[in-house]
Amino acid sequence: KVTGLVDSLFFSGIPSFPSFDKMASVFAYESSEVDWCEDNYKHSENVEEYFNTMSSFIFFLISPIMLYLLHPYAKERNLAVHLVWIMMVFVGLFSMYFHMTLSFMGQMLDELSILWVLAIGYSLWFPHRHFPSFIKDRRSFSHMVLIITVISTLSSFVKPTANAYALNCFAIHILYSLFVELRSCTDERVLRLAWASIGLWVLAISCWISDRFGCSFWQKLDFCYLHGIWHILIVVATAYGNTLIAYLDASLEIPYSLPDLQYWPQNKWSIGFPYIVLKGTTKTRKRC
Ligand SMILES: CCCCCCCC/C=C\CCCCCCCC(=O)N[C@@H](CO)[C@H](O)/C=C/CCCCCCCCCCCCC
Ligand SMILES: [Ca+2]
Ligand SMILES: [Zn+2]
Repeated sequence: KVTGLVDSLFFSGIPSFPSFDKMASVFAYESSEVDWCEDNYKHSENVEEYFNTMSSFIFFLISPIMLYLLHPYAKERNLAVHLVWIMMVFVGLFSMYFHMTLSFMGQMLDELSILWVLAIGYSLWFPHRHFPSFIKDRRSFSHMVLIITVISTLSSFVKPTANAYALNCFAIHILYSLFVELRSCTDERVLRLAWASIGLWVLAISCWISDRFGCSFWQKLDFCYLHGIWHILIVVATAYGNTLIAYLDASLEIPYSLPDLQYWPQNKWSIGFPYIVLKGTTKTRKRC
């Protein structure tokens, strides 16, 4: 009764603000419009999609490995390179939270963290010669990317179900840019890494699409784990693609450091994670 009186005295006629309940509901389980193929609450009463949640753990395993392997290149070129794999830890964290709750907040954090990783990647590595004509240098380019990313962050709330498709379009653009860069490349090792990265991405995106659109088929086979497999493949594809992009950048921007591609833990058979070793300090330019 008292609340009713206070309400009618102070708030009558005032447009209502989102209530605490409404604000809290964005954290509620299943408040996202997105629900992946894996059965909800199958393995735990607190976790919506158990395998999708657990497979996001791969981000915590691969990020420190990549931070370690890219360190010599980052030290020589720009320590901001490390931001990519530091942010990937957050992508993993938000992905876990999203699949654990299927909440709207989880979905937005998952997607927006990917958007910001892409923004950092573009600021660092987008080839200088493809900058728009009104952009003078990388600093102004990074400012432009920052403005576009802030606008995209705000517009991502307009139609949240479209966000994931928009993000996947960036992968297409990265592949196209790589194709343009590698057209004149003849180095066997670089081309092999490019094909491995593209192959992993094709496998990853096939799993993502199949989970999204072919769920009834996979349910009949009782195999609803494709989104979890996508998590694993896309992190490995990103590790491969990132090393390839960083190697092309090093060959162009710090050629005197004689960058070379190697694999950890088994370099002889090119098995494991690719990384860059800097073999020298003489000012000689390599082909790609
Ligand atoms: C010239 C630019 C260079 C940029 C290089 C850096 C690229 C790293 C970019 C992104 C990291 C990808 C992280 C994927 C996280 C997946 C989390 C997830 O599964 N989210 C789903 C919901 O759970 C959501 O539906 C997925 C949305 C689609 C994400 C699309 C990401 C684009 C990936 C780009 C990968 C490039 C691989 C390049 C291979 C040559
Ligand atoms: Ca589900
Ligand atoms: Zn996911």
